[in-house]
Amino acid sequence: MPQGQAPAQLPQIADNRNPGIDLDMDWVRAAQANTSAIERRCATLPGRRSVKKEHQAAWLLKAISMIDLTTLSGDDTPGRVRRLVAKAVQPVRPDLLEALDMTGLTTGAVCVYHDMIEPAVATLDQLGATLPVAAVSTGFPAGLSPFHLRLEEIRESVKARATEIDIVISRRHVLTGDWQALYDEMKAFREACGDAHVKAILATGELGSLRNVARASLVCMMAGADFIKTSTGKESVNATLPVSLVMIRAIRDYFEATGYRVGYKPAGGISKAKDAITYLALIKEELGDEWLTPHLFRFGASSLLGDIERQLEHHLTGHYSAGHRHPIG
Ligand SMILES: O=C[C@H](O)COP(=O)(O)O
Repeated sequence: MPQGQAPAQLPQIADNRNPGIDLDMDWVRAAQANTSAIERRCATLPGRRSVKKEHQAAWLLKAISMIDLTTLSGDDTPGRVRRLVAKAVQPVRPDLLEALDMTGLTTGAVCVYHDMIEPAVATLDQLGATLPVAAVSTGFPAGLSPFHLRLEEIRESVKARATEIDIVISRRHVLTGDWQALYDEMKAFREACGDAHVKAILATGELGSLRNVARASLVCMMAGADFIKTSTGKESVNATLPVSLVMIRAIRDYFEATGYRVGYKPAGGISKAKDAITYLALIKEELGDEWLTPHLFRFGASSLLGDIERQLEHHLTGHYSAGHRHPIG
């Protein structure tokens, strides 16, 4: 793809995602993250400017369209997944949507374990809906099962009709600075995905430093990740604003170097509408409006939708309770 040209949809698999920099690990080693500057910047995000009241509902609806509505529990059942899919297809009560003058709203995708792909796809078929089904894979969440089984798990999920695969990287490759091993692993996962889109979960809470987060982000993008994602939701520290800023700036650097737009998915612990708006503000300020689309931005979240729905209700009754002020709108 020519430099600077935007793909029409989610980035497609390319023969060469890293012209001239594929094995130039100096570029990766050069990636720095100044922790105190990152933290200072993030401290300014929540609560500094206002969202105009008339735009609040529109931004919350936009946030819904970018949720990977998730259930990733050991006690998941087909019934729970059927309900999740029904909610993803109709995420807001019809009367609320009508009052907000909106039709056809769905979440960005549903996100489940491999064994739950089948009930998810069957429910979508029954409802006549075409939402993407994302499957977590490669021994999620630890990613420590035999390598050939991790590849096989991806292939099985694609066969079961998952169109997005959320892989987990081997944290040890990052912690030991073995960038070539991380690159090779990601490339193998990318190839196993075939036409499915691949999100690389970095498990940033386990990577030790923001510098490692920046480097791991660059390596995964070079090896073909369509999205980079913060967390499995199972680490003790999941999505944070500082980690997000580092990953978003890595996406920007990578775009400036190659012309490829890689998506971003913060995941784990994002459950409040006001936090969702803070993330959208961060994306708008750092990457621009182009990234504010389900093709390039997703929230990985199991309970965010409920709070957004509550805030929309409050909005319609005149009592918006986000409590924070943001620059969007
Ligand atoms: O990828 C998505 C996360 O596992 C969801 O985490 P959450 O349950 O904290 O929203």
